[in-house]
Amino acid sequence: MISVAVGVIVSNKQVYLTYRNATQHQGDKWEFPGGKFELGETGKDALKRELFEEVGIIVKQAQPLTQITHDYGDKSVLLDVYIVDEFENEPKGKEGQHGKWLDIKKLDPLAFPKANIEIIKMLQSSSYSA
Ligand SMILES: Nc1nc2c([nH]c(=O)n2[C@H]2C[C@H](O)[C@@H](COP(=O)(O)OP(=O)(O)OP(=O)(O)O)O2)c(=O)[nH]1
Repeated sequence: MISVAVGVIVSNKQVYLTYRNATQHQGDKWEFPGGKFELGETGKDALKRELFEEVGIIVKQAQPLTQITHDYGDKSVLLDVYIVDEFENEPKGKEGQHGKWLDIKKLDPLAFPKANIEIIKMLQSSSYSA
């Protein structure tokens, strides 16, 4: 089981997404930025490091949203998901990935890896959505 820190970066009823390219596991799909824990890291440590490396933000506040385990057949993941609602810098794909802000209401679960369905449901029924 691979532990992955996932950041749902929210602002004004929108969320920041990055695109997983075709060569990656679960590629050609949108994702919430994040990545695997490194040895000895807590979820929040991994979240902060990954969000700085991937989208250049400094996380000021993150609240745990949920933890999701999913077996893709070729890989099992544990997504440790946080809402990030205070941060410094404007997020942008620092590793060449496409990134965009999207209304939470417009999130389409089919455009994401399967493990994300539950996250999207939670967001769309929360006060973070319009
Ligand atoms: N970052 C992120 N990963 C997700 C999401 N949903 C989901 O199933 N995953 C899965 C896909 C990958 O198996 C894993 C994230 O791994 P990663 O991004 O660090 O690794 P990778 O596949 O890009 O790179 P690597 O194995 O070549 O190092 O979590 C999501 O919303 N965000």
